Amino acid sequence: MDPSLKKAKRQYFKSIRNRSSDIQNDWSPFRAAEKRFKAKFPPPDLSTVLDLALLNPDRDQEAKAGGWAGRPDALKSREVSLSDSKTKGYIFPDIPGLVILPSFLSHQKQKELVYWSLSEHAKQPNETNLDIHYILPPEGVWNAYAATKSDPSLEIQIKPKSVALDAGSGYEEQVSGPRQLINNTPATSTNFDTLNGITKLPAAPSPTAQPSSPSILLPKLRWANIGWFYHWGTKQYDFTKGKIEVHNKIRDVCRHAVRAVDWKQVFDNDNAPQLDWGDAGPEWTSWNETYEPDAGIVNFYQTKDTLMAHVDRSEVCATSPLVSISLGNAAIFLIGGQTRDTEPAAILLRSGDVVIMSGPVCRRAYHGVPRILENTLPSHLRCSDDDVDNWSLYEEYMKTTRININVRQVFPKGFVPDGI
Ligand SMILES: O=C(O)CCC(=O)C(=O)O
Ligand SMILES: [Fe+2]
Repeated sequence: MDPSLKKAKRQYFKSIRNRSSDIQNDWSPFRAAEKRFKAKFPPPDLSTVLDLALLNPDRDQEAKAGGWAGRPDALKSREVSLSDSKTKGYIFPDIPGLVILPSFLSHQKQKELVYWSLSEHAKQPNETNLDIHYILPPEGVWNAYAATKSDPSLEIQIKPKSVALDAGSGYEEQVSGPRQLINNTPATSTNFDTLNGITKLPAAPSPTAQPSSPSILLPKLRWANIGWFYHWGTKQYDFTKGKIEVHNKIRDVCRHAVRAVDWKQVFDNDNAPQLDWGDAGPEWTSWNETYEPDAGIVNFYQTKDTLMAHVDRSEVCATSPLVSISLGNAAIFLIGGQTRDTEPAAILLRSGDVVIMSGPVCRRAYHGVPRILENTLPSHLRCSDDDVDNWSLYEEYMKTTRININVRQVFPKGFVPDGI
């Protein structure tokens, strides 16, 4: 038996022996769902997980990978046609503003975006989680790793940034202990100046980080910033660092997805609930012209990684579509309501799927990723003789990875914050 499964089994039996019967009752419905899907043992039951790939015979092979499959009808959904594409869209009467475009990206496009994420994007001037702790080479951790692979004599040691962390060292205070579930203040057009005025110190480098080779650091790559810089400590954007344009490749995919959707079918159909769009009114009517992404993140998940329940509420545009692209291994995506007390819906996201979170309800709903599904890398991301040089290196990395490109609009199109 796989040693990690053995360990998971041991931990499971130990935990049920020690569990007092009321611990579970303290978990919010969202937390309980996270726990259920995260467990390696017993493996989670996916019969309540929506799996739209099962509706497309072209995806048969993908849906069999790793033995993981959900159900095509686990969640009430409605098919909508897309304007300029052969693919379909799905909307959900219980989560107005959520749109899923299964296999929206061609196999070729998926490969291109994997290549872009690793080789072109995860390097300066875009910040990555590794930059907090290490002095990374300008080519970024992926290209340094690839160079070593082709010629071991090029192996470099990446030095830590370790500094003496005295009081007043100009870094954020380090908080030890479990991560707190602290909610940040939602950004609005009226509190924007106040939030923008808060001092945002850089995160403190780890004092224990050691000189490391690229192959040691690569599996620790967790995110690379897109566009406006995000400050994790305050969970607000730091506009003082300037703006990096969202790469055309990404902007085009996102705009294409937003324009392919007939928003009237999403927000103005017979079954759509009346939503509170605030003073701005139903902004969806002009998204074809006003949607313009300016921030985001590329998330790199190894199969053991999870993303806790959260709301993306740092953007001034509170209803504008958030476009989320899945690549590589499949994942369970949970989406609930305005608090963790709403039972979340579970959706299986596979490589090439695009999720759009939009409107006043869905855009600020709790969501998270409790599980990456092992052995679900589709065959079209495995080696083939065409295109990218040394794809086998990408394939090897992607066997245990899911990439998510999560793209947002912070400001209305054309708006430039004061003093930037
Ligand atoms: O990985 C995903 O599908 C979601 C990522 C996400 O929610 C985020 O980056 O805020
Ligand atoms: Fe998110």
